[in-house]
Amino acid sequence: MLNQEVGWFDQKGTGELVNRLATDTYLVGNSLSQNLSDGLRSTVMVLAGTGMMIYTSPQLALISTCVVPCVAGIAIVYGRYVRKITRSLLDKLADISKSAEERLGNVKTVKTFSRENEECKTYDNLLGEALQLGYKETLARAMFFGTTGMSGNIIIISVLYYGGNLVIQDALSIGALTSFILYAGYSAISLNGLSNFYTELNKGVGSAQRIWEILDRKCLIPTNAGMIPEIKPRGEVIFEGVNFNFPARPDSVVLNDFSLVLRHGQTTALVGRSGSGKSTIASLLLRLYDPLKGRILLDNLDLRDVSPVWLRKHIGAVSQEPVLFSGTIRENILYGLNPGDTIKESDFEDIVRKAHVDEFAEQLPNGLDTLVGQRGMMLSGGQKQRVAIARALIKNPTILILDEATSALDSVSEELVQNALEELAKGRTCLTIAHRLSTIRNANTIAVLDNGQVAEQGTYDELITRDSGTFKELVKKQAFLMNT
Ligand SMILES: Nc1ncnc2c1ncn2[C@@H]1O[C@H](COP(=O)(O)OP(=O)(O)OP(=O)(O)O)[C@@H](O)[C@H]1O
Repeated sequence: MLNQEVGWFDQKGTGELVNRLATDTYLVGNSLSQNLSDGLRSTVMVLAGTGMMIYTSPQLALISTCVVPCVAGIAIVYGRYVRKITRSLLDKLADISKSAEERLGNVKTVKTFSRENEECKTYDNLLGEALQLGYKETLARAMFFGTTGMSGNIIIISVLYYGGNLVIQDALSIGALTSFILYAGYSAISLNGLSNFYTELNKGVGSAQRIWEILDRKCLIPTNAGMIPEIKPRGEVIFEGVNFNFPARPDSVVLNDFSLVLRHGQTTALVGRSGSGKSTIASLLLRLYDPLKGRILLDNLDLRDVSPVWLRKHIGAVSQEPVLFSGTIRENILYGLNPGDTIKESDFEDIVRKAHVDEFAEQLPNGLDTLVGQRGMMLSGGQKQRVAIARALIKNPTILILDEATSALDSVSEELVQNALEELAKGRTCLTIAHRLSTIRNANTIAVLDNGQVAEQGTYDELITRDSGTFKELVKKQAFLMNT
């Protein structure tokens, strides 16, 4: 199956991070916009109040501010904790939404395995974990606000005590003491506002750290880099000593010194046991990944040097399990057009006919304008494949990748679509991946993949007559399985 993961999306956790981006951005924006003005006002009030307190009675002001270092220390610890807990809470929320999305999106599978209750429990547990984190944050907030509030009260009591003594000793007038208490009161209220701001600011910082994490990630294959040749490629592809393993599984070698030539205008079929790396080769040709060693050349240009956008513009691909988007059949087919390109209605209808989409679309209430549902779930597997074939052909690609493109069709439809594909593959470089070996009988060359290399290569007739050849074995096994 063609791999849908690209570049840094392959790295564990990136999907979840992207999931979180919207929430994080909202939190940061919210925290800043709503609290910045409050924070500024409170800061000015605290500074002004403190200034007036010092002016009225430096001695009392000194007593009032002696708790400040202690409160500042608590604020630092609290700030760090809030940032940490905000990150954990956001992680948990992302897990919850990912889990719900996956389970609800595949509700048929959940029902088939009678897992409704377990899934509800799992979701409940996740919600419980998020709630616990929320409690922790609330507890920390209560302790912080309690401490700052109590400090304010200690200050007022100390001021009343020392201020009263100063009044008795005639060192301070009653008017000055009253003013001092009023200034101290205003400062305390503003300090409370400042604590609120500090809390929200730290939550925002916790979220912002996530955003930077995403923004700092480097895309391994930048979309906008590389040269854009002015002419259309001819379509001669050479895999030259390619070594490859997926970033998520560095120890599992998929391709080892793999070499293969896809001749211009010819169909090359790739066969091999499941998991031997056929789809990986298609992914490398689409430059969804770069080889670890060796090169892939298109008309003698290293794929690493050309723009991935330009490259993919000239490749049409149909995967084993094609993904459609919610929208109509027509919209899904038109999705294959290169950005900015248009197509005449007659040409569009021609492609629809050639991919045999019209056969089933005519039976649907709105024909080609019928909605396909989320991920195309309102179409059968075979119907989706036909839409995907039309989507791949609409861009008139130089290179065509057919990864089990007809595997979901019944044998009658398969033959029809297969014939149409063979017709459409003429003049293009075609890489076809097949399990059903009968479908590649007419390929110009067949490459048998084994241990990450091409073990055998030749036409169907050459390979089938080769004694003790891998291909002959595969055909024998398949024929046996089909007859039993
Ligand atoms: N994204 C991925 N990350 C890690 N390993 C992967 C990834 N995709 C595929 N693999 C592994 O790479 C190997 C080759 O997979 P690939 O899909 O190319 O096989 P295939 O020959 O096309 O199989 P099939 O005929 O069953 O579709 C397999 O062992 C598979 O488990």
